[in-house]
This record gives sequence, structure tokens and C-alpha cells, in this order.
Amino acid sequence: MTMHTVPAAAVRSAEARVAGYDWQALAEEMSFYGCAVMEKLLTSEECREIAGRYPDESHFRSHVHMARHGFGKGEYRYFRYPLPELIGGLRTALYPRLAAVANDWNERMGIAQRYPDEHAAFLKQCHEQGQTRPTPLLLQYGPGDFNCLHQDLYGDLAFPLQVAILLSEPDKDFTGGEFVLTEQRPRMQSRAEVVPLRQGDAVAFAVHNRPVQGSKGSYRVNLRHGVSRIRSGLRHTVGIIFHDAK
Ligand SMILES: O=C(O)CCC(=O)C(=O)O
Ligand SMILES: [Fe+2]
Repeated sequence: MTMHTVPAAAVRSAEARVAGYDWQALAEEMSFYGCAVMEKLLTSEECREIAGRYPDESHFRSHVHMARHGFGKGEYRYFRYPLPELIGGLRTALYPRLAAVANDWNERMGIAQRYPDEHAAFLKQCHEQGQTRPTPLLLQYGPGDFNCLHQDLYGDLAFPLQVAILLSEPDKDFTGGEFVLTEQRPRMQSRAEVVPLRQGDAVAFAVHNRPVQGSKGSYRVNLRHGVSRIRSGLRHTVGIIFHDAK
């Protein structure tokens, strides 16, 4: 078993969970708007369990204070391999669903690259390119914190969709702190999208580019995502990024 292999039982259980969603509807949402919400991907107990890992350094390979890098304010930690089974299982199970969307996008954007059907095969490509470090992360924001608009690119090889799961309950654990996306359109003004999430909901969204169907064919837009200022309380999220990092 290599370091990035997820136990088969964890993958099967995540696949069963993922199969409960209407993937045709989700794929259409992603293609129309650049994002789609999977409601209640995690239970509140699972959310609490994952968020509760934040203080325990043994789960993580590194710790980032966002203000030190100009990324915003707040902090996050990248998980180590092996990932927690729930996160690793979902990373493996979500990948093929999103790869179908990613391959359709590449075709529409005239990009020759196609993503393999299985996450293990894609990770192998990352590792062969020297992108070997795990990218799933746990984020923690307090009052006044925010996450500047950004793109999670960690090397030349980038999977074009990613997932973020809200672990805290809006209006109870925190206020403010909306997940936001902006879409920069060629020679046009940018479009913003605010994604309403409850505890346990996951948003799948475009990392950088996606095609938009216009009246005269398809054009390419450039997306960024971030989090508006937390007004009160504590907000945790887990981010699932499918490419590994240099
Ligand atoms: O905290 C959030 O909702 C966004 C986190 C983020 O930037 C990510 O998961 O890549
Ligand atoms: Fe991000």
C-alpha cells in the first residue's frame, strides 16, 4: 500500500454517499454557474470530529497563517498522508464524478488533456511530476478573518475542480463568512457568486478556468474563490483539492 492509498472500505462507503446525489443536475449546475452544492455531505457529528482535529498537529504537514503571506486573515493546516479516512475516501469517490465534468470542459475549451477515470491514476501523474505533497486542508477563521480571492494551484498539473465543506453552522457558530466566487470574463465585467451553505454542505467549484456558452460559441472565464469577513464566532472548513503539491 503506497502512502496515498485510501482503505477500500472507506472508499466504498464514500462512493455510496456520493452516489446519493443527482450527478446530472450537479454537473449542469457546475457547467452553468461554475459551482454546485451537495447538501449534507457530512453529518454534524462528522463535522465536529474533523474540526476538532485542528489543534492536534500530528494530523498535519504544515501550518499557514494567512496574514503573513497576504492571503487574508485566519489560518489553515494541510493534512499529512495518510489522510483521515473520511477525507481520503471522499477525495477518491468524488474525483470520477468531477473528472467527467472536467473532461467535458477541456473538450469545449479546445484543451487536449483528459483526466484519467480514477484518482489514483491522476495522483500518479502528479507524483511523477514531483507534486507529491497532500493538499487537503482544514481552515479556521475567527472574528474579523477572511480569505482573499485566490486559486489553489500548486504546480503545473492542476485538476480544474475542487470541493470545500462547511464544518460550522452559520448563525449559530458564526456570522458573516460567506463563500464567494468571482468569474472574470474576457473584455467584460466580473460576475460574483455567493454560495449559501449550511453545516455539512459541500460546494464543488472551478479552480481557475471553465468554458461559458455564449451566443457566438464558447469562451473561457477565470475564477477565484474566497471567504468574506467573519463577523462573529468561529468558522471551520475542510478543503479537498485533487492535485498534490510541489
Ligand atoms: O473556507 C472556505 O470556505 C474556503 C476555503 C478554501 O479556500 C479552499 O477550500 O480552498
Ligand atoms: Fe482555496
